[in-house]
Amino acid sequence: MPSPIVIVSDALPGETLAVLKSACDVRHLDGRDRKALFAALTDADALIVRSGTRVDAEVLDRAPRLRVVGRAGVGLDNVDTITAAARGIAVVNAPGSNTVSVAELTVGLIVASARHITAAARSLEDGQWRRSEFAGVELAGRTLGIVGYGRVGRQVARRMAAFDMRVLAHDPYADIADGDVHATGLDELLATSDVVTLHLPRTPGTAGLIGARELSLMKPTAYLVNTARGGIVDESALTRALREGRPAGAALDVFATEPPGSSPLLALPNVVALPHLGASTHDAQLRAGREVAGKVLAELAPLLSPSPTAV
Ligand SMILES: NC(=O)c1ccc[n+]([C@@H]2O[C@H](COP(=O)([O-])OP(=O)(O)OC[C@H]3O[C@@H](n4cnc5c(N)ncnc54)[C@H](O)[C@@H]3O)[C@@H](O)[C@H]2O)c1
Ligand SMILES: O=C(O)CC[C@@H](O)C(=O)O
Repeated sequence: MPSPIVIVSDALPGETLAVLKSACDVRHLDGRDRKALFAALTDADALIVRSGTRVDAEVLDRAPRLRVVGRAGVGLDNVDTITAAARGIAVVNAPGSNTVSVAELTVGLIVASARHITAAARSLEDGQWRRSEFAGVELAGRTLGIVGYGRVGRQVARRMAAFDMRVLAHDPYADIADGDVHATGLDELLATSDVVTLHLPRTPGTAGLIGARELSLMKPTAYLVNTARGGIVDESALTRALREGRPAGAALDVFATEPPGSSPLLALPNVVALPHLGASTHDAQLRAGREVAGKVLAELAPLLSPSPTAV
């Protein structure tokens, strides 16, 4: 029996690739190269992606044999799950694999915002010693507003409560009866928080959730942190709001289009911007790779030769 063909179109850990290669014909390419992706999919049985590959209906159209799309991570906003389901293609991901990594990066961005760490470091690298301009604020006693109280939101709450922040959360679908975390409406959370952090998926219902009106509710001294998804925040509205200094700053790990090219947000002095690093730890990548490889191999089981130990 020929080995099933697995297309890997984003970076995966060596350990994951070795597991896949032990049973499958693994082919690599860059999923941003649509032409190469289309060509490779004509005889593919599985496709494994991270966030860099858009798996839309056009991609699925080119893959007549595809049984499974594996997403080595959490968010499925880059996969057309409705078309996949209609065509009987399984979609598997690794929920929880990177929760701690994203929560820890979020803590870092909250602290970096409150203490102007990146702007101050940049200024010293430029040979300047501008201590008074970079006076920050303490987090203790201030209010954190968490929008989306799922896996990451809960881990951020725990960590920031240890900084003695008062924690509010807004999530229409989650039970927020959780220790000292107080459930609020979105408007109240935006108006009362000193730091607002987003931890919800990007869906048609959440795209543009934080727009000009919502930003105008925030305190002029507040910071917005987004390690969830670009597009949940209206970037044009955010650019205008940050230029006017309300909110005071933003820390962004994600963008509506990635890479964000010449987005004006990148040029603003009150923006800390990262290239979508939330899940980029060795620990999270290993967990995501293991989980997704296991799930993809399970979907391919009917095509796999029995292993010598199994017969
Ligand atoms: N930066 C990164 O590298 C990175 C890594 C992992 C996940 N993420 C993003 O973070 C998001 C959250 O991850 P998670 O593992 O916590 O997901 P999760 O599914 O555990 O939690 C998401 C929460 O958002 C809530 N939600 C949905 N719509 C909402 C709305 N309109 N308002 C408020 N809350 C709403 C859900 O009820 C759920 O509780 C993912 O969807 C993904 O897009 C980013
Ligand atoms: O592919 C990545 O590293 C990003 C993954 C992350 O955004 C996720 O949703 O799990």
